[in-house]
This record gives sequence, structure tokens and C-alpha cells, in this order.
Amino acid sequence: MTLIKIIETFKKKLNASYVLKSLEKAADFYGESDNDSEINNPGVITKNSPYGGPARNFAKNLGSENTSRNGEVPLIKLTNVWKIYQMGEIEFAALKGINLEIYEGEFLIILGPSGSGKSTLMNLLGCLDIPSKGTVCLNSKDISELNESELAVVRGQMIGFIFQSFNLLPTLNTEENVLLPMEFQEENRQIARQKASYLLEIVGLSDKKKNLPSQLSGGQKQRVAIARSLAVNPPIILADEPTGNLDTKTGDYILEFLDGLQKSEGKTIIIVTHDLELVKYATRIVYIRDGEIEKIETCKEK
Ligand SMILES: Nc1ncnc2c1ncn2[C@@H]1O[C@H](COP(=O)(O)OP(=O)(O)OP(=O)(O)O)[C@@H](O)[C@H]1O
Repeated sequence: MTLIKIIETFKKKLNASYVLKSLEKAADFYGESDNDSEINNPGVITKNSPYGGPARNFAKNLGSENTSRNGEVPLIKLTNVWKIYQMGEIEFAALKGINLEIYEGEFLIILGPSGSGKSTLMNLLGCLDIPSKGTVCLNSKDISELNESELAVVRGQMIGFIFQSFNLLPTLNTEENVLLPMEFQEENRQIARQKASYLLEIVGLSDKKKNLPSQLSGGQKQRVAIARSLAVNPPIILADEPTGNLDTKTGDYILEFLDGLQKSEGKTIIIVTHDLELVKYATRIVYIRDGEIEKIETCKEK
């Protein structure tokens, strides 16, 4: 199966049971369930979903040559990856020979202290940067072989980003921020707006569509960022300290939400963090220190 076909497969809809679960959680957490008939009526959401029919288990749609979790081919594979920053005469190796395979449907936590190379690694996993040495393969394709525009297309369709600082565009309102990735993917404007509405319902922000980021709380901003990360229904969600700027309760809600995406949607969740609290959500933990993988732990049960 070609990468384009795989990407097309990934563009199918969000799962209805996940939507219901997420809505219930959002309603429960934000105390909105009593006043919102749509939240109490999942049929309405399902009927209005612009993402079409259920699409559980992305892996099953990939074709045997690309299936991952128990198979041979990882979704992302790093082989002897080095990242060397040049500062005048001085070279600094932020990553030193990283080998890592990430499989579809994992909830991977990359844990390490400040300066250990987490963000550098995230930039490589997210195809935002290329390695100085070694290879990063996404669906068996070496990203170094792609030109900038090909890389942007792959990144846009395969990966949803969530950042500690939310990275919302300050002059765009909530709805426009969620629409943004779809604009780059040339979505039909009307369908794009339907999708944005749908995603904002999932994260419990239907009533904040016209608010600017400055008119939202931290937790609401991060929920907008999550809705935006899901806009093109990517198979991979990559998050850099997603709860770093949130209080514990809101942070837990965000993580439960991501956990739901992994469990019910089969999405691959990758979080880089220094926060040990997050490991309870992981299926695997990668410990990184001084640019090297110290150890990798597989978690028996979540
Ligand atoms: N552009 C750059 N030029 C030079 N050195 C850099 C650059 N970016 C990062 N570094 C260095 O690389 C190392 C790893 O940085 P990185 O941001 O990946 O760490 P981190 O684990 O994400 O840290 P934190 O948790 O504090 O964000 C650090 O020592 C940092 O100073």
C-alpha cells in the first residue's frame, strides 16, 4: 500500500463510541450535561458527524505489509539518530545514537529531565526537523528523502501536535484555530466547518467558538489545541508537556482524553515530559538522559 493510500485510510471518521465517551466525560467534568441536549443524545452527534462511519482499529486498515503492533513494521523507526547543534566553532550533540521503534496504537511516554533532549527528539518524531546522522522512518519511509513540501504534507496528515504552550494563533478565534490544519489540507470549507463544530463539541467547547485564545482558560486552550490536533484525523498525536501549564484536575482530564483516543480510536499517542505522574497512562516508557536512551519499560497494564 502506498503512503498516499495509507493517508487516505487515515482520513476516515472518528469512532462513535469514543465520541460518546468523550462527550460524557466532558459533560461530567465541566458540569454541562444537564443543559446540553446534544451531549445527552449521542445519536445526534453520530448522525451529524462529518467523519462518516465508525473507523476502529486503524491497524486493520493498513494492509498486512504495514501493520504494526504485533507485526514487523513500526509506524516510526529511529535508527542510530544523532542531532548535533552547531554553535560557531562548537558542536553539541543533543541526541546520541537513538534507536527506537514506535508501533501503532501505543501510548508512549518519553520521560527525561530538563535538557535531556526530549524536545529535540519530539521535533524529529514529528518530522519538524531531520537528524544530523541516522534515519527517521515514518511508515518505512525515510523522512530525510522527502523535500520540504512533501514533509509538510506527511506531517499535516499523519501527525497532530499538542504543545505545552498551546500554540494557538492569538488573532484567530477558537473555530478558526481548529479550521487551520484543514485549510492546509484543502478541505471543502463547509465540510471543514462541520468538522470543526463536531470536534469542538467533543472537547466541550461548542459555546466558545468565537472566543479568541486570550478569552479562554488554560484548560480550554489546550482543549482547542486537542480539537485542532484531531482536525485531519491523524493516526499519531504528538504532545510536548501537554499538561505543563494546567492544574492537576484539568491536566488529568486532558490525559484521560488522550487515553480515550488511544484505547478507543487506536491512535498512537506520544508524549514527551519530565512529569513522572504521566507514566500511569503509558503502554511503554522511554527514559532519556543526556541525549541517550537510558532504558525502555513496557507496562503490563494501564
Ligand atoms: N538550537 C540549539 N542550539 C544549540 N543547542 C541546543 C539547541 N536546541 C537545544 N539545544 C541543547 O540540546 C539539549 C537538549 O535540549 P532539548 O530542548 O531537547 O531538551 P529537553 O529535554 O526538551 O529540555 P526541557 O525539558 O528543559 O525542555 C540542551 O542541552 C539544549 O541546550
